[in-house]
Amino acid sequence: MTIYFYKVWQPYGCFSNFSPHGIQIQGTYWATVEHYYQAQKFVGSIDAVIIPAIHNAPTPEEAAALGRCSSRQLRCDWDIVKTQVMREAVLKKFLTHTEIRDILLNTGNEIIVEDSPNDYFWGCGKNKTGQNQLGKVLMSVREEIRKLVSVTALTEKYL
Ligand SMILES: Nc1nc(O)c(N)c(N[C@@H]2O[C@H](COP(=O)(O)O)[C@@H](O)[C@H]2O)n1
Repeated sequence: MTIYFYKVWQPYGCFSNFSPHGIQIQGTYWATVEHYYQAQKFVGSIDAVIIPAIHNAPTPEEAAALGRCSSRQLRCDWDIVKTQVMREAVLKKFLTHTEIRDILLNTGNEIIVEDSPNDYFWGCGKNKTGQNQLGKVLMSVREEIRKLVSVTALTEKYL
């Protein structure tokens, strides 16, 4: 059965990038994946001065609002790198927080879908025809962690 998630307070809310699970990447701590993702939009751009404000935003909603401001200039390679940026952050989140890692692994091989009514790239959009890239990232992270877990188990058994 397909697993749908969207808001943090709904079922599987820990799959949302807005969930309160911090990550450390290259020595910097980010309060949520959303903070990190929104800040990466401006790395190397003339509007990089906004990055500290995104980093320090009190909530992921405020971080997203800063990152979505259409008058600011995104880094020129954003469309090329954004999925990899997201994957790195989501992988770090589920490697860091064991309690939600288990929730992800316990989804088995079910399809995971971000049920966002207005995002046709990261989510499935209102009519479910969107690309669901965040769901795809989560499923790929689930696979990668499974492989890491089995390698670790083998290493502990034989080395
Ligand atoms: N508005 C909103 N509320 C939530 O609770 C969400 N989970 C999302 N979706 C996330 O928004 C991010 C994409 O932002 P951009 O459109 O690229 O600025 C991404 O993290 C989605 O998962 N949106």
